[in-house]
Amino acid sequence: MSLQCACSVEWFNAQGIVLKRFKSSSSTLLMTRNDFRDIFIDLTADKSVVHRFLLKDIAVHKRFASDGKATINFKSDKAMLMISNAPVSQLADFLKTLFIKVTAHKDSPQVKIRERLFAVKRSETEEISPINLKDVGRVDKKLEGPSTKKKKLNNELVNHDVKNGYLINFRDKLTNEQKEIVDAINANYNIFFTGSAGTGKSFLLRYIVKTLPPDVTMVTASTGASACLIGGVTLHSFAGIGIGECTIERGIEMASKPQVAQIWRRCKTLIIDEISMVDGEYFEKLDKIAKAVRKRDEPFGGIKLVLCGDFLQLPPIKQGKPRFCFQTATWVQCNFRCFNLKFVHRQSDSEFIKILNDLRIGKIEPDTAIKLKATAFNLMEQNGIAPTRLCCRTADAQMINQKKLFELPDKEYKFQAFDSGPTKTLDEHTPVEKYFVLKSGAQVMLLKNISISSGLVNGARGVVKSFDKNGFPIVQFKCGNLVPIKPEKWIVKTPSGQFISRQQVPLKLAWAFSIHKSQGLTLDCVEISLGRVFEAGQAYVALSRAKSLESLRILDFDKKHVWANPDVIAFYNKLDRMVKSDKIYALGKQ
Ligand SMILES: Nc1ncnc2c1ncn2[C@@H]1O[C@H](COP(=O)(O)OP(=O)(O)OP(=O)(O)O)[C@@H](O)[C@H]1O
Ligand SMILES: [Mg+2]
Repeated sequence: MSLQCACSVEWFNAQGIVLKRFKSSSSTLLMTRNDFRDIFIDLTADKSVVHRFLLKDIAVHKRFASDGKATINFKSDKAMLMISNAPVSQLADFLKTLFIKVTAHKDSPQVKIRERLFAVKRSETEEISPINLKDVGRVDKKLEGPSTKKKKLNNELVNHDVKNGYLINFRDKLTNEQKEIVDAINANYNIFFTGSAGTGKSFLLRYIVKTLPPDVTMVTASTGASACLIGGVTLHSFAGIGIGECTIERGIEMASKPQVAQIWRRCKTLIIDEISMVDGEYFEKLDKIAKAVRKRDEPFGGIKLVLCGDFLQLPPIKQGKPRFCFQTATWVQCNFRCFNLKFVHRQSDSEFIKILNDLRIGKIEPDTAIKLKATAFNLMEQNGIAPTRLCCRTADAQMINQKKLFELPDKEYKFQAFDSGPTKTLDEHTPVEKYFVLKSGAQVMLLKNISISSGLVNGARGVVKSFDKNGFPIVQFKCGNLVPIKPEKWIVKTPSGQFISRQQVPLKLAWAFSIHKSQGLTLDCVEISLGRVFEAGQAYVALSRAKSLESLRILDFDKKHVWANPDVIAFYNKLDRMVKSDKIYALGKQ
């Protein structure tokens, strides 16, 4: 079990004074065991073992493990090992193995001192074996009894199944086509992966982020809403050149300011979700800026790119004909390895999936139109929860929410966020508003995963039934639960590595949303009016938010509202041909 990370070690004397220090930005920690069954961590830097720490009498601090950091205090060695820039999933596995092996070791037969002294040959070490059922059994026994961790949630006791929990490998949750992309990223290619709505692109990105070293990986998306879904920031806030309407010379000047330049230079992998909404001209500008600031002539100054999105969904927001990233010379130079995910996870009904796949390319069979028109009669109101209206324009959605809230007769409850950090940045990078008002009867959407097993997930729809004595809303959800909703915290890591946060009740008014704001979401029940559609792909984005035909109501379906951009169709035809023939590089303008 090994871990690639940055390490810093301090050795102390009995008085706690530092005697010696060691630091390396690129080291490997390897868990080993010798013939006497002692367990160690070997710290390797520059291909040689710098130090071997005995795993006995240790304390592990893992509060910042989600940022790739942890500290191990070797009390008997009087040494402190500080780990940073470790891929989050690798670090979690490493600490999990360490916990299991050390705990299981306490129960395993110990080699007597006499045997050690009389051993004929010097004891040799080898890499420790992965966690096995015997280890887990020993740990299970230790954790049984009154100390078993139990978590109380909405009056329902959730028992953490230690055995299953320790053996779960998160990679196993990925499909084979998703795993193939992870492997290509590890093999150092520039990657573009696409796929229709709900094929798990953002799901996969969240996994990928955890496998990369956090200090040098910039996680971004074209819009704030999609950045929130992958725990990243907007591409604009990473790039540090405003919205990019400046000249290239001015852009380079802005990005050369020390704080911004430092971020560009530190970045080794740049991840961009919802790439379809990134303007081609802006993409080219970023390439030139990266080259200038990093003083390297390779595409994006040598930064590895992981791009993801569906060009048949929303295009860049710009006056006139859009220019997509794949239509630029930069795209060709990046020599992307392309992948097209096919398996749809959001919907399970094969008929609806077929309809959506047809709509995506602007194709409408006569019986499709009939089926979609028939959804206008779907009755979806349940437990007082009305479907969310998806509007073509943001102003329409805002007006509906305000009007409906105003019409409710009951008392207003106000919710003010507690922010630590600039309001503007938090507004952009968290899905929740700094200030909002609710009343009994308000239609709401949950903005955090509270309990995945109970269906209380980001996007779950509900209605406010009442307020508890502290003024927090009690919400009836579509999944049947009646739950008091308490404030939650969103932590945002800014491109400079600073953490800022917003604490707020995780709800938002949900009578209506704009289609643009719904991109990337999975919604419980939606009502759509397509009369004011103004973009290619907009109708497809709206319809593909629904999980089934039954949870969808289209008020005014007309096939003239559905069309796909012919340039994008041509791009995808070529992509599919190339993926099939395994020529998956350099796709773009040639
Ligand atoms: N391998 C998987 N196993 C189980 N569920 C998955 C898997 N991949 C994705 N999902 C689920 O499928 C749903 C859609 O995934 P996701 O939002 O990542 O799709 P997407 O391709 O990003 O869609 P969009 O194009 O609309 O942004 C989510 O609820 C996600 O949790
Ligand atoms: Mg997505």
